[in-house]
Amino acid sequence: MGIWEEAQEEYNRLLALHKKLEVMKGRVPPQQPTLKENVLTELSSIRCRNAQRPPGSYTCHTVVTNHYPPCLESWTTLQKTSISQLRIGIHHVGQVLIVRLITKPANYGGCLSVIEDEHSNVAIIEVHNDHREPYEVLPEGATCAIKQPFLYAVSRKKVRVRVDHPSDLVLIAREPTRALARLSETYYASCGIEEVAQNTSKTRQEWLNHASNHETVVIKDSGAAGRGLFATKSVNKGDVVLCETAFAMVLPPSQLARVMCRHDLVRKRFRVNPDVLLYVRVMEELQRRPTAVPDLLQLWCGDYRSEVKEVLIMDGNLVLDAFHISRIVELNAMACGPNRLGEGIWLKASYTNHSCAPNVSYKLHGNFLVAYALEDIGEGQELFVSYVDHPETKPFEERHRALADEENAREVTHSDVQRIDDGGNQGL
Ligand SMILES: C[S@@+](CC[C@H](N)C(=O)[O-])C[C@H]1O[C@@H](n2cnc3c(N)ncnc32)[C@H](O)[C@@H]1O
Repeated sequence: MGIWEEAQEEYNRLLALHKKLEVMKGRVPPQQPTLKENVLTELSSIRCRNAQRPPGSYTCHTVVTNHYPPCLESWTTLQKTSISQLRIGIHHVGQVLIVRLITKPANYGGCLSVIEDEHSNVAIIEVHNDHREPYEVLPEGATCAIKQPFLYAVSRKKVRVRVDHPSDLVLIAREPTRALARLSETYYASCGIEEVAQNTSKTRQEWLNHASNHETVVIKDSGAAGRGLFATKSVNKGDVVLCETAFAMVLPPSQLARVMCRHDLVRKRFRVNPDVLLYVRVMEELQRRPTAVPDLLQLWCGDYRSEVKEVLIMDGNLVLDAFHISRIVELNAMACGPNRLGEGIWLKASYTNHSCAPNVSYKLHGNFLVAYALEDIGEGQELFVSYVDHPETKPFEERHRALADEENAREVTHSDVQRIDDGGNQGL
């Protein structure tokens, strides 16, 4: 079975299960996991399943059951609750769960471990959208605060505490296990130096290090199409209008390492590599470079309304609305790389609107995007690119179908295409 079919099958299964479990919302979990052994057995079976996967070709399925905002308050101001007080399918807004991570974490779509509260209640925790190594996300022995905890039913009998926004999990105190391991690595030089050296020497030419240049363009209101890119000075046919390095990009080789599926049961769609990997890269890049957060958050996100609009650090964590970022990636990603099997995000170029009679065309050199003028463009004129390949050779119906297939052009309506067909792009 191919990746796509596997994802489709899993999506259908998850959607049916989600519908069946909806009746459990608000209820007390059917069987409180009071015995540590019960919970630990489930986690170890996940570890076993992980170990059985052929190396380099495993599939991670992440399921999104609802969209909700990250907590914007400090955990110290929230009301303490316990695992036994949680109800299924509810975000316990204004509350916090203080727990200890009592086992080594496992990775299965999300990052999993076992938590124990001060009353010795135990549960499995599932953290999504944090793509660091599991031991960094859920270090064994650490005490953590889980803001607005959400108890999620994975079956009629099993529930898990789920975290979707990484900033909703705050590590309060860590046990020095990793520090000790590092000391031992230093002492015995056991950290696999050869492997480290091998990995770092594989320099990839795709990652070009050039400065972006967008002096010739400005973002302005474009009427019904929202914002668009406009020329700040006249350019001649063939001139470079904009060049820009990708904010984030994934290329085909990284798809081989793991297959990631994201099943969004709210938007009723699933996504498979490379879209999901690009989303992961964007989250990582934002964590690494918080100053880039405002630029990314301003990109087109359709009808998603987020309460996080700027760089916000809470309890030492960068607050990112994971659902917002995933929507931005969906709507602004561009195909790139060999056979267009990769995906990337270019912050400025993302503002270019679609036209079937484009005046600009993009060329990609690795992660470096260059936009060329296809005709003479006057100062103040809007720049348009075609979201469809070779629009001039395709009949109207086919172009419209291709546009509808492209998530980022979903809101380019039938009438927009019609207007362009009727007389150039002046109507936009
Ligand atoms: C990548 S964004 C382009 C920038 C966007 N206009 C903005 O305000 O940020 C793609 C979205 O722009 C809008 N768009 C692009 N081309 C359009 C067109 N020709 N007619 C109407 N809307 C268009 C659609 O909403 C589409 O989903």
